Amino acid sequence: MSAPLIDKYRKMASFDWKKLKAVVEGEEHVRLKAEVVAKMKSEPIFHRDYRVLSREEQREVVHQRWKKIVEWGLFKDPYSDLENFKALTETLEAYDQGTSARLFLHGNVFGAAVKSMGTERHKELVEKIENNEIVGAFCLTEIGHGSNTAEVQTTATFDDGQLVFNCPSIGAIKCWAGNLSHSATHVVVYAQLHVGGKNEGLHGFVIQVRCPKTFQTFPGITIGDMGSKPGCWQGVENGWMEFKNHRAPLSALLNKGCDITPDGKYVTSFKSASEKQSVSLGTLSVGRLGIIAKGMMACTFASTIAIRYSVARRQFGPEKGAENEIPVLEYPLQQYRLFPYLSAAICIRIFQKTFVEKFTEYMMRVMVGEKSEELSEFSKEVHALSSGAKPVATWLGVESLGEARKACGGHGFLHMSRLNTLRDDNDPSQTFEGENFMILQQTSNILLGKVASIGLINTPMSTMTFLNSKPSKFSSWTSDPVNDALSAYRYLTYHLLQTTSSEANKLKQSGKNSFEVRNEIQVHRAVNLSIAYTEHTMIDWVQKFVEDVEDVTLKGVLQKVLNLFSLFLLERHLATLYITGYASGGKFGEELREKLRKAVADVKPESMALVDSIAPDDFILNSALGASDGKAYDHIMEEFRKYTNEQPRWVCDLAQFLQKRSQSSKL
Ligand SMILES: Cc1cc2nc3c(=O)[nH]c(=O)nc-3n(C[C@H](O)[C@H](O)[C@H](O)COP(=O)(O)OP(=O)(O)OC[C@H]3O[C@@H](n4cnc5c(N)ncnc54)[C@H](O)[C@@H]3O)c2cc1C
Repeated sequence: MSAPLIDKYRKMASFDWKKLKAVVEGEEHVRLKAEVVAKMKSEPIFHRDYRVLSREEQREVVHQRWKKIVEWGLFKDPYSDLENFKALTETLEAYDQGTSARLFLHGNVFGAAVKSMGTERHKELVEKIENNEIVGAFCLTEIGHGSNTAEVQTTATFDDGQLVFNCPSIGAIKCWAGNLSHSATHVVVYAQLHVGGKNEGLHGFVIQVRCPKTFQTFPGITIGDMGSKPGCWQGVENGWMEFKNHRAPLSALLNKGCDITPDGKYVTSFKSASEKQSVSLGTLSVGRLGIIAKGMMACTFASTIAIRYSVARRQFGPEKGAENEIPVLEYPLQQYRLFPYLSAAICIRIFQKTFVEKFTEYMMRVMVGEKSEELSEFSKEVHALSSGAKPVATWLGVESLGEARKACGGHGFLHMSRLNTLRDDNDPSQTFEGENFMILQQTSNILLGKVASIGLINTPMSTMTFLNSKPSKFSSWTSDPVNDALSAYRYLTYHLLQTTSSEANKLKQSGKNSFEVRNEIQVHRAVNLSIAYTEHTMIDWVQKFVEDVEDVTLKGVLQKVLNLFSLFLLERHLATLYITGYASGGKFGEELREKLRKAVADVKPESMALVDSIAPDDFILNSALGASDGKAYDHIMEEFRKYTNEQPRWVCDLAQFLQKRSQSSKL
């Protein structure tokens, strides 16, 4: 019944979805992803159903899948083969974030830390990492310290030509490290380095923690598991680790820019702790760029599953009778709840792709050893934008999955819809690699640092240059809602920068110290400033991408998508726009909402083809509600039927109990 209907919706579109996919993702990327999917389909270990696995089962399949990917040689260094890396990353992330975490924590977090902070003496280890001869984990977080990394309490003390590791309190015990509970043979661990009685500050070390044959831990190291977690994270071995006088060789210190001489002298080429930190700023952005894609993927799953299901699901109609019931996608309210996330899936993808290109250019310059003021400005801008875009994208992603689940009614709650599981899978993206509210402070700090140079701001990616001129207030809407939204965002960002900065000055003058000032300007000020700056850049970069699309039909569709994305995001700032004086009276707000409703309606005929252009292969999607054939009821029933004949043992007990009750009844 529903299959022809989905095709009817597909035919409403004005464009060919395959052509759009090639333009947005790039033909090579689409081809490489299809190759990875085909390989996975051919291997039984990647086949799955909707059954909830126990923690141990989940970890075992993750291990077996990881082994296959390693054996296939699919996992490569992003700098040696970026296109393959992107295709594998996206496919695995969409398939199961638990499996991808297994690979990326070793190669891209642990491995990248050894490569970026280590030197020649770690070369042999790097080869072992690349050859997957060892398994790595990344241990920064402690029970008592997460965001405030500078204050982690684990110590590494120079003693008799060796380093001695200790956790001086419960709060200093390492935790959350993925791959650690059972698999890791090596870890990168962060500790306060003490040499000759002096604390030289936080440093990174690489140490072996287990024998790769017996998997027994080495003396002075206790490792355990963190227990149950929701979603795919059940399959990730997040562990804890306690040091008690564990001795490691001096070579454990990741010694780029610093070292300890064999006779116990600390030497460094860094002039200050902040210089040391600024070297690692760019590296920190790598993880954030990847997590922006998690937000995009969450929006992709949410809109694909809920929009396809909304065509299969028919409720109510203008006249009585089940045959007159209409697909729930026909309801403007349903469209209003779902289409913005469809637009977000496409726009965040375009934004993230553009950002990766610019970031790669930046990293190439770092890698050839360039040292210039412009490059350090580039580093700051990359850091500001990645620290803003990670929260914006991941909040949208988790929000989209919640909305999609509700928009699918009761069936959306079923495990086979995958929406709740995906929400659990994506939930921690709001916390790791910088808790969202915490890293927004990085963005606002950098923006606030620009106030003194307004008029002369010239950043390499040009994301802040608009702050040089005072933007004008709203006068009237034009025929281009994206330009109108960008004007409003420029006003909003400029004014939030001014008000946040003047509030900071007032607080300073009233005698508050810089710590108090930074905290007191966050609510309604610095947080909103970071979000407005980031969303302005996202819309601006997608607009530039759309301008460059040559095919007129595809350009038209993308314009509709961007109109909706811009107005959807802007509407969330309506109150602040009025408060900051951008507009007065009801006209601006009324018209913004009217334009938003129109943008939603404009996307409606294109929506099913847009979904096809972003949807992962059914094998990856794995949702009874969201399959591409539109036969949601058939898939739901296929799954239901699996549970008809199983009679659990306790049913006998129930029968006996009921019998006993009836025997004792007075009736
Ligand atoms: C699934 C998962 C996997 C992880 N994997 C790893 C891993 O492999 N290796 C690793 O080292 N770590 C890992 N982590 C840990 C992660 O990096 C930390 O959870 C993260 O850095 C946040 O630290 P925290 O949990 O200690 O939160 P805290 O820093 O304690 O923050 C808690 C809350 O306090 C508030 N807060 C704190 N400071 C401020 C402030 N200045 N202003 C306003 N509000 C504030 C915020 O609301 C914040 O959310 C993982 C975490 C998860 C959930």
